[in-house]
Amino acid sequence: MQELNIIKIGGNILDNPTQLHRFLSDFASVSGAKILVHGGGKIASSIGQRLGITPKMVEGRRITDAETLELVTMVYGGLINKQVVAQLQALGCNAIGMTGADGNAIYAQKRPVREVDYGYAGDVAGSKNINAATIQGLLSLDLTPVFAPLTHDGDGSMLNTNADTIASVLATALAPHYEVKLFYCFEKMGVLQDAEDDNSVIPEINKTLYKELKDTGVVSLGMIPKLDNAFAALEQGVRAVQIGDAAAVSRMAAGGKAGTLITL
Ligand SMILES: Nc1ncnc2c1ncn2[C@@H]1O[C@H](COP(=O)(O)OP(=O)(O)O)[C@@H](O)[C@H]1O
Ligand SMILES: CC(=O)N[C@@H](CCC(=O)OP(=O)(O)O)C(=O)O
Repeated sequence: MQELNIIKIGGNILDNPTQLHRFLSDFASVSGAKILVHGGGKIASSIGQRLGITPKMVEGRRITDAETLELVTMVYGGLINKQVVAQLQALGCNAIGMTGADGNAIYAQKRPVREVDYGYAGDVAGSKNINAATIQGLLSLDLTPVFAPLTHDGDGSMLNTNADTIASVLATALAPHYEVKLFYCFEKMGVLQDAEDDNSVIPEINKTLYKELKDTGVVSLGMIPKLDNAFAALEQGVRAVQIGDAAAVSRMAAGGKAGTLITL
């Protein structure tokens, strides 16, 4: 089976032009079929504040009212996505910008209102809601899809979907067709035993250790949904998941030891 690397890059790197350029150069040099998924929550929050839109997050997810949906569609689908695609083109990587609405790539449902109304935030119900054929078509043309964290509801509305989730559901849906490896790249060296100490990378985390790390508060905040998405991908046929430093992307994609390996 052909190999496919799916690489997610988080908001803190996107917000730092020097680190972003370095990451994109390394990403462009990764050989074979690949997909980039970007976040950008930090940039959406700061541009929103300039426009008088106060960010509201609950458990790492943005409450997306109608005005915020316009903001994130502009920032994720426009500004960030097109800047990343243009930089990749300059680096010789034939990137094509995507949201879930383009080519009906990812269909989602508005998150049901329970204690919290997340507004236009979308959940992807499973890999049946990913149009694998669209993505396979792009890859077969040697294009590199670059996904923004946006989906659509099939009824004419865009939805805001967490970028870690987009990466995980794409990996899962493509696992029957490719040998998929999923990499979560961010500003730290991996999952750390001590969040303040970059030398404390935990080399491997399985489900038992994850429970302990959660119970003792070693992992918190955005790392919890990231790890949940990592285990979900492994349980559904993704070959490997690694969480590590954006600067180590080419090493990780080449099979080298870096960051934290997630195992069941
Ligand atoms: N044990 C841990 N190791 C590393 N990061 C952790 C840990 N626990 C919590 N975090 C937090 O998780 C964040 C990464 O999640 P998130 O903000 O969603 O990342 P991304 O930049 O990929 O969107 C880190 O910036 C850090 O603040
Ligand atoms: C619904 C929801 O919360 N969507 C996220 C999408 C962006 C994202 O995930 O960005 P990072 O990867 O940089 O955090 C948000 O708007 O913040």
